[in-house]
Amino acid sequence: MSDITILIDTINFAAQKHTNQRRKDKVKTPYINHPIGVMHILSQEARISDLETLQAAVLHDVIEDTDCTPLEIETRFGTNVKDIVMEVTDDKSLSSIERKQLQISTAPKKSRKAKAVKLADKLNNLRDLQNSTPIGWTKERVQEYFAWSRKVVEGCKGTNQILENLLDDIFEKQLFKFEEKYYPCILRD
Ligand SMILES: Nc1nc2c(ncn2[C@@H]2O[C@H](COP(=O)(O)OP(=O)(O)O)[C@@H](OP(=O)(O)OP(=O)(O)O)[C@H]2O)c(=O)[nH]1
Repeated sequence: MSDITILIDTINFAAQKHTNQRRKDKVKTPYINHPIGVMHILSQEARISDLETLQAAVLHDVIEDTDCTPLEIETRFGTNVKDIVMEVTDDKSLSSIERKQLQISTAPKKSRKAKAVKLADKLNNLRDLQNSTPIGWTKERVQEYFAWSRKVVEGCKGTNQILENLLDDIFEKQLFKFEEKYYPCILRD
């Protein structure tokens, strides 16, 4: 099978798995837009053409958020793709705080391919946050998400300069917006 045939099969698999899921935004965007968006960032912006990385990107939430098992991914797409997906999969049996702390502490130990997927994942989620606030999220929660993402991204650095620059720009702009709102006197002086 050619790379393009394999990638289309992987996208189709992810779309079937996420078929009933929606994002948390007001218009309830189909969830698959996110994994496809992550793969698109890696391909079009980070200029990554490695097949396993692109497959792992589009599959990165299937274990965490659907009935898909690691064995299913391994059988269908091989051990390497399964291993990358597992590296970027949170353990949903843990509390949200524990999962967030683990994302920060484990980021530097991840493989280069998993770090690339993580960077693109955070970039896609932060862009979504800039465009629309998920239902029920306060301004403080949005700010906390930016601060937490920045720590995860720090641990993934040294992987892809294009993605890291794009993320740094977002963090700088967000920090400026925050300071402008809460400390306008600092910016005036
Ligand atoms: N910005 C944004 N995020 C949304 C939206 N819908 C769903 N999400 C997901 O919500 C997660 C962030 O929400 P939190 O409350 O902080 O995390 P939690 O649900 O896992 O506890 C992100 O997952 P993550 O763990 O950070 O990454 P991942 O699961 O994609 O790997 C993101 O993928 C949306 O409309 N906008």
